[in-house]
Formats: sequence, structure tokens, C-alpha cells
Amino acid sequence: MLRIAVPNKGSLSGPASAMLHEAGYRMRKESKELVLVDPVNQVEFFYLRPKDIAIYVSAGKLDIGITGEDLLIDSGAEAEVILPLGFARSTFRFAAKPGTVSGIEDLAGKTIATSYEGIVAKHLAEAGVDASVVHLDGAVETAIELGVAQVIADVVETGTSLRNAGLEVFGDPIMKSEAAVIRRTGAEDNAKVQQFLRRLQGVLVARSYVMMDYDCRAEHLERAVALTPGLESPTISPLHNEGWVAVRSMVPAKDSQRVMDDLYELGARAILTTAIHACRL
Ligand SMILES: Nc1ncnc2c1ncn2[C@@H]1O[C@H](COP(=O)(O)OP(=O)(O)OP(=O)(O)O)[C@@H](O)[C@H]1O
Ligand SMILES: O=P(O)(O)OC[C@H]1O[C@H](OP(=O)(O)OP(=O)(O)O)[C@H](O)[C@@H]1O
Ligand SMILES: [Mg+2]
Repeated sequence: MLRIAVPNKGSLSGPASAMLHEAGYRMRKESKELVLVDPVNQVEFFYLRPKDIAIYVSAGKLDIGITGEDLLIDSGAEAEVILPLGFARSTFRFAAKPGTVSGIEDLAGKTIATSYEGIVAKHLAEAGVDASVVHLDGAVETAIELGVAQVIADVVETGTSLRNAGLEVFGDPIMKSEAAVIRRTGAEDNAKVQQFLRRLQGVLVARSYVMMDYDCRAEHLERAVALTPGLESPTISPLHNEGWVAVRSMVPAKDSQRVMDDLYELGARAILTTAIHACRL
């Protein structure tokens, strides 16, 4: 049975469970369930604190886990990303009151509040800066106002939390992060893990592509296919009307309206897009 660590709370928990559900796995019915067996799919899910997942996975008793890349780096655990999942995208940044700090070189002797001590300590050591780090569990943006630190290092997505606290980022982003499937560094390849990854990849593709069908005149086919090259190559079928063909191709969902406009301009008609529910590439 494949043993998988899943975030039990926080920003990662809902989207991770939604993705697993979309991939056909059983989901827990209530948040007090800590372990869930899915006998049909031969998988056992362990619902763990997101910060602990890389540590469990690196210890070797769990095959893989879903966590944030920033949490993985922060933990210092011997585990690596095997599939980025495209949600919980964020950057990790320093921030302070405007005009008080302009770059990492100004941090010497200052106190930095963060929930991610591992990332901050590593970054300061690499930059050769000697600063103090104070650990807070959350709501780090308030630490400056309340005199606990002069600088914070935290997750930034929209920047709203920083703006609301009257803070401003400075320096380059310390790292970018998104949710990912992780595995113990150097773990042997495993057919069950590969099958799990194919299912999640199927969800990622189904979310980001649509299926496009249209009819076009044979003499316009090459130009039409250039607009809709698909992942491998479009399917072309003859129409009963001579001189016309039907084309079927996967198109990135974000481009679909523009591609439909361009195909129409080219003379294509009966242009349809449909959602993809699942796929194996
Ligand atoms: N506002 C956000 N936007 C995008 N990703 C976020 C956001 N906040 C946290 N994350 C990401 O979620 C992960 C942190 O998850 P975790 O559950 O530990 O924290 P949380 O969502 O802040 O929950 P908690 O309430 O327990 O602090 C990290 O990978 C982080 O980059
Ligand atoms: O740039 P933004 O879009 O504002 O998002 C970033 C904020 O979201 C997270 O906080 P969360 O709500 O999880 O609270 P926490 O600080 O208690 O973890 C993170 O810690 C930042 O504070
Ligand atoms: Mg948080």
C-alpha cells in the first residue's frame, strides 16, 4: 500500500484534498480522522501538520507527501520535489516599515521575526549577515508594531497582509514556493508512486487544457493546425462535405477564447470547447 502524507490544516489542506479527490482517491469525512485507508486504490493517507510532512517523508516510513516547497526547505529534511502542483503559490520575503531597511546588508544586529527560521537562518548564513531570529507561529506582520522585531520574513501572495500592517518588502525574494509532491532524497523508483503521479498529472492537465473541436476548409488546415498544435498532434477527420475537415486538439484553457477568435477569422466554423475531466498523457 502506498503511504502518503497530506496536509491536515492551513492553506495547503483544502486544495490538496480537492486535487486528490479529483484524482479519484477517497477523502476523509471529518477533520479528526488522522489516517484514512483507500483499499480500492491501495493507498493510505496520513493527515499531518504541513510543517512536519517533509520530516516524516525523509524518515522513510511514508513514501511521499504533499507540502509547500518553502516548508520543505525550512525543515532541512532530506527530501526533494518530484511534482509541483500549481497551488499555494507564494514568495518568501523580508519586510519592514518603509524607509527603515533597504537591503539584506542592513540586517546585521537586527531582530527578524518569522515562522520559517530554517529558511531565514540559511539565507542569512549564505549572505554572511549576523542577525537574530525570533520564532513566531503566525500573524508575523504584527511583530514590528508590537516591538518584538524590526524586520519580518514571511510568505507573501497578494501583499495585502503587509499593506494592512504598513510594511514594505525589501531586497530580492528569498524564495518562490508552491505546493508539491515530495519524496525522500535518493528513494528508489516505485511503480505505485509513478501511478499516483500520473493521476495527479492528469488532474493538472485536465485543469489547464480544454478540448477544442472545429470544422475548416482543407486548404486552411495547416494554418489552423498551427493555432491548435495540441500536445502531440491534432486529430483530423474527413467531413461529408467535400473540401472540409474536422479538427480535434487540446488547447491551453487560458488561450482558448483567443484561439477561437483566430480560428473564426481563418474561416473555421462550429468551433466548440469542452472541459476535460481526467486524462493520462
Ligand atoms: N496566502 C497564501 N497564499 C498562498 N500560499 C500560502 C499563503 N499562506 C500560506 N501559503 C503557503 O501554504 C504553506 C503553509 O501552510 P501552513 O498550513 O503551514 O500555513 P498557513 O496556511 O499559513 O496556515 P496556519 O493558519 O496554520 O498558519 C506554505 O507553503 C505557504 O507558502
Ligand atoms: O500576501 P497575502 O495575500 O496577504 O498572503 C500572505 C499571508 O497569508 C499567510 O497568512 P495566514 O492567513 O495563513 O495567517 P498566519 O500569518 O497566521 O499564518 C501568510 O503567513 C501571510 O501572512
Ligand atoms: Mg499562515
